[in-house]
Amino acid sequence: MNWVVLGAGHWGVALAVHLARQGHSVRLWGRHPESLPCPSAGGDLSPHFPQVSRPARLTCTTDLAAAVAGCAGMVLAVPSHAVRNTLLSLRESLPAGQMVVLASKGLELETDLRLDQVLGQILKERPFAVISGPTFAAELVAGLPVAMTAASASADLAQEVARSFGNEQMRVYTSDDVAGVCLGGAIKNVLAIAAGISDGLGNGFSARAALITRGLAELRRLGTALGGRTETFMGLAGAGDLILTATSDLSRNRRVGLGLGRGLPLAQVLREIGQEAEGVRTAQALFLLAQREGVEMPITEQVFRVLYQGLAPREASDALMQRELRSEFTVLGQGSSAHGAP
Ligand SMILES: NC(=O)C1=CN([C@@H]2O[C@H](COP(=O)(O)OP(=O)(O)OC[C@H]3O[C@@H](n4cnc5c(N)ncnc54)[C@H](OP(=O)(O)O)[C@@H]3O)[C@@H](O)[C@H]2O)C=CC1
Ligand SMILES: O=C(CO)COP(=O)(O)O
Repeated sequence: MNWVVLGAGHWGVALAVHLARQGHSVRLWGRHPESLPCPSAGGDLSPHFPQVSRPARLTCTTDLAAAVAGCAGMVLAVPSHAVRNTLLSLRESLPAGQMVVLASKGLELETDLRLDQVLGQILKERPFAVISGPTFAAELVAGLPVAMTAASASADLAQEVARSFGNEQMRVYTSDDVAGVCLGGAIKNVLAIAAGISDGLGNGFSARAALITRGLAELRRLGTALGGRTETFMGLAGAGDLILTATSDLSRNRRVGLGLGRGLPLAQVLREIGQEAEGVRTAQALFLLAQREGVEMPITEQVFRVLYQGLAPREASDALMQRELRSEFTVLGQGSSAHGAP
């Protein structure tokens, strides 16, 4: 089968390589030739993964319309801020029947929309799928085992995506909870920043476990208010991805938090990471979204205040510890909010 992957960052390259290793013919599209791994003199995946050899079935192009022509499946792996414009510039040239699979994570900053909502606005009635879950690009490229979730309103499409991506290295589960899967992937990035801040401050393992658990509670609280399902937030695209990114230093979002917690300015931290850390933008959109929905998200709020209002990380940590005491879980009819105990 012919696939095109849009976005030549670490994730786009990793997914393109994964599909090519499965025997698919894959075109990788990126804006700039210098970020594409082909042609590279050494036949490797420079600049992102110079130590890994490039599969023969992987080709590269900077021509967007030519990239999608004749492909049975398309993967969108551009950063969240580029999803709308990339799709809009393709709308007229998308081949009929081409599978569309979203692999980016985040919220659209200008609208607070989930990325599946952005796709819905542009693709109208055309079905699409989302693939998400705890998987680092570097580990996928290294051939390590991973598990992900493919979600679509169309059960047939979810299964087709699971079959296309799934192999002995990648186990793909299917779901129909598109909103939940997108929210899990977006919100965990903000919570990974929080975990990084806590560790950067030297708060310790106990604090990190508490942050992950209470972070999951606020993910579920907003997620269910927006139509996602609790089991999705407890699954690979929620808890799974949150645990991964909140605990591993391979996570760019966690590293943003680590830098801030150690007292470095945000601009310096982002410059040193030099890659997308979606949680930084998402924190802003998420904070506004939670306010509009009337859902309390205390950890998200503190991350937003550190990133955008100059709050010191130690003060943010103290503010979370000094909140009013309350029941851990929602107890219906006992004074909890409609969306559960914050
Ligand atoms: N890395 C990972 O392990 C995973 C990442 N993701 C998600 O994948 C998405 C991409 O992340 P990732 O590839 O890791 O990020 P990277 O920082 O590795 O790369 C981002 C790429 O996006 C390109 N880009 C930037 N702006 C635009 C634009 N307007 N149009 C087209 N391309 C653009 C840049 O290329 P250039 O400027 O050269 O054009 C760059 O190559 C994010 O939403 C992330 O959350 C999801 C799961 C795992
Ligand atoms: O989403 C990811 C793994 O599932 C990658 O996380 P970071 O963007 O924080 O590196």
